[in-house]
Amino acid sequence: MPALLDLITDKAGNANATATVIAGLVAVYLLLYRWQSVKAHPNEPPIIASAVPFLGHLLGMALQGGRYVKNLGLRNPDKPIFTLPVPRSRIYVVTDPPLAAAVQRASKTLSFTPLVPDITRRVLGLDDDTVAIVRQHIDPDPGEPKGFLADIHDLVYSYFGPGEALNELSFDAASELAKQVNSYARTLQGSRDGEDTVNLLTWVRHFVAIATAQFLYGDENPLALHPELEAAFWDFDHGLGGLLMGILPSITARKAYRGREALARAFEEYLTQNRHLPGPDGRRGASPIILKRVSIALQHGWTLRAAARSEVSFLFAGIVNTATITFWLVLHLFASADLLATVRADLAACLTLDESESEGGTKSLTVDLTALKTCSPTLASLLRESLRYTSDNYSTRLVKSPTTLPGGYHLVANAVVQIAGGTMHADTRIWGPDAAVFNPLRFFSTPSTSSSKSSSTTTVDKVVIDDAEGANQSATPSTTATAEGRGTQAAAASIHPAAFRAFGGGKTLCPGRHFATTEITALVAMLVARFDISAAATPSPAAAAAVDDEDDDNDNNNIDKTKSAATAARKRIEIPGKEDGVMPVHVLEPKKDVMVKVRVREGMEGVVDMGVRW
Ligand code: HEM
Repeated sequence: MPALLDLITDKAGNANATATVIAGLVAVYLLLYRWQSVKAHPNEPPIIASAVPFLGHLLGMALQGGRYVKNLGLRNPDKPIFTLPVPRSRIYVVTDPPLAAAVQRASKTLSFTPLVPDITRRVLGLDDDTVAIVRQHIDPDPGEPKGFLADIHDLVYSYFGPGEALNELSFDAASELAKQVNSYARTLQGSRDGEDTVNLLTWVRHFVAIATAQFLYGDENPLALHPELEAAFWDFDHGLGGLLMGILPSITARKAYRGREALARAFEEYLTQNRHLPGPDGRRGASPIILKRVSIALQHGWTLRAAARSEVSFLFAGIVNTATITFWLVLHLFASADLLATVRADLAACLTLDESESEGGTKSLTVDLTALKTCSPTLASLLRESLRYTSDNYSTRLVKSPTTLPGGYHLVANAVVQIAGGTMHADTRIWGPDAAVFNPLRFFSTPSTSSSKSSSTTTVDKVVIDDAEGANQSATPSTTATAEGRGTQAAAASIHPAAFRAFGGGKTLCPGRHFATTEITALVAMLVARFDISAAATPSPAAAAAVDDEDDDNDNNNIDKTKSAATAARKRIEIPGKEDGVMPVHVLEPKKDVMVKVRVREGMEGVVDMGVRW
């Protein structure tokens, strides 16, 4: 009997202990939950608490990538700025264009530069001595001595500003792209069946990566000497988020780490062997901007080995966005017969097919880069809409000292501010009810000097996007460029300038944006002029149905007959959704591979040479 009593008492004791522990845990949880909601200043932006106090938002970002904060912003439309509590700091997320502009203006106290040393240490693997140099005079006021970052900033922004240097670099870039595309077209034409099946993203990327390495770093650039580095480059790109996290990167972001190290070794070899200098044999060295970048690094005391690592980041800036956005443009064009017909008709004004020098039927094709700037308002709109639709990037700033934004929002020192591009680009209050839809003509406007007639009279296909956020959404009549269809044009014209975030803004506004625009439109012009691209695989039932619907819709109008030729194959290229579950270090990639067949376009068979002119 006593044994039984002991047992009961023990059990009761255990139950009490368990209850006490649970009650204690609940109390601690409630305490932490409330504590995360305590403002660091009475006028701090509203706090969004997380179910997992302090860590929840970081976990959300780690697991869901850019989509996490983007969706938080979209779910809290009443908060133009909000606070995410994180351990020992806070992240302020700005989703309102006028507030974003105010953040950009407050560059004295809200600055990206103090974050750079740590970011570059993680991403590029810079050593301690180099990082210490980067920290010197990091954010100088006018009149103060300039550190490495300030000198590089001045160089890059002045070099990429309108002028002779930019024109030369744009010419070199477009010429290199023309060489790459021309060489591919000739090989394709010489192949047995004249057709190639490719992954569209990989195909476009290859042109951009090889050409960029060539025009920036010359004939003996690392990618030319070590072709396997192209794969290493994309490994680095795809694991950048892991490198940024910086938790044992050689293990947790192994492929990216190895890719970066391979690139860094190759750049080191390139610099130590003076391959960046022109050779006596006529070898082209690096472009002037690269020579200047390296010399600024050495002047500030960097080793050549560290300078080599820094070039990995410039190659990255030159390739990744340009390649990925060109992919989206080519995809949308070849997925829509009308869009393609319109743009091809527009581009005719920028292309010269020269048959006069032909021997045995050979021709040369020249792209006029000056005319390209204005000849296709449809292509210009498509580029801008592709940027809006696929850029979920954040412009990031450190709060160097307490700052009050318009509206009285008080930001405490050492917190981080992020302008959420993804939220703004999806905000229906900014872009209208069709913000979630890809509307190729959203930014359509006809410049008074435009040579384009066709754009103003063309009807554009429905855009079928296989997207999780709205599977197979169709951008129906509002995407047409007919009278009914330029509906969003006026709206787009009145958008707050800080709402378009694809190139960032303020002091960190992308310096390469003008250059990239020329490069992208030139490459698109070359690809649509030289090739026909069609779906490689059987279309899904949804895509086939869309073609059928489109044919029904068009029974009663006078669509350009080139369209029926394109749809005759009854295969439509499907447009996958964008992969927004990653850290948006550049324009988002597609969720699925897009396999296509490439052929040289009828009438372009005899082209043996392709070049550009200003
Ligand atoms: C479609 C093409 C491009 C897009 C969408 C793009 C976008 C961006 C974005 C979003 C930023 C960060 C802005 C911020 O934090 O506020 C940036 C910065 C930068 N971009 Fe681009 N970019 C493109 C092409 C290029 C090209 C071709 C180059 C150079 C060859 C380039 C060079 C740079 C540099 C050097 C920075 C850093 C600026 C700084 O010092 O803060 N970009 N770009």
